[in-house]
Amino acid sequence: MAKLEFDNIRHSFAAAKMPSRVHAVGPIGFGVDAREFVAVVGPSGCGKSTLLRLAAGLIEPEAGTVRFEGDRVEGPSPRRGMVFQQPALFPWLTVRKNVSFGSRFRGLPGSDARELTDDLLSAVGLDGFESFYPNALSGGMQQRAALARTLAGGPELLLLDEPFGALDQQTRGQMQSWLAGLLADRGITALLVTHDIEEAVFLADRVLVMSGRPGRLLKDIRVRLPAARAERIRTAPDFVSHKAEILGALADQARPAL
Ligand SMILES: Nc1ncnc2c1ncn2[C@@H]1O[C@H](COP(=O)(O)OP(=O)(O)OP(=O)(O)O)[C@@H](O)[C@H]1O
Repeated sequence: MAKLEFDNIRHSFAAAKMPSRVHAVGPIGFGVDAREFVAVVGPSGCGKSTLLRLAAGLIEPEAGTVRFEGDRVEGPSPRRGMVFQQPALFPWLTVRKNVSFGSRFRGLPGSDARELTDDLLSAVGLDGFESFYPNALSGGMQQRAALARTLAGGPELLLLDEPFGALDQQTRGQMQSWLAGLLADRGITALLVTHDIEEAVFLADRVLVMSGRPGRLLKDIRVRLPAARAERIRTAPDFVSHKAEILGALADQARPAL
């Protein structure tokens, strides 16, 4: 059984000043196995974020079923944590308080909650910055704080919506390496939406390529690279050929039919 399963999903939205609903995504179906890292790429507006919001339980599918560990997803849960492109931190709380806020659903006694917060701050490399407010942190540090806050909820699945999209290329590369290690250490399953093909290949075990809206699954590509990926893998021939395969699939579907 897949950890997360999209079973014949279709979703549309009511849109202002439009006579009919906007068919955003589907029908689409795929599974994400436990501990697997799956990346989703596709043209702008094809419904990638919609898939994440469905998995997070923020919206309900119009048709089909999203299942987490075999149970229908019926609302948000800290077991399915979401991270957005813009770090969603509370500006009026320190880094420590932001992160400990994430653990509030766990019902931990005070000392255990403090220990968990310390562990996470250290795991994301923010020890020494506990008493800083978000606006005194760099973009990469803010994103790490936001990840720590989501991890504090104890997620088994991380839903990542362009988490590094707002960062410069060098910081993004560092964050990718750091995230890959962190999730592997903690055995967390991940579903990532990204426009960055290289990021998808670097991080994922599988890359799903979607069609234009309404997004459907065009390709499900298994990344045949070692599980532990060092920076130098980005120039390896297999890495480059995976990038080319994904770019080719995206270009094919963008070409108008003659
Ligand atoms: N709340 C909403 N109300 C109305 N339409 C919506 C809503 N959310 C998304 N849509 C529409 O659904 C379609 C898919 O949106 P979605 O954000 O899932 O795409 P995406 O692939 O993540 O796009 P991008 O890559 O540009 O971020 C788009 O046409 C969008 O305008």
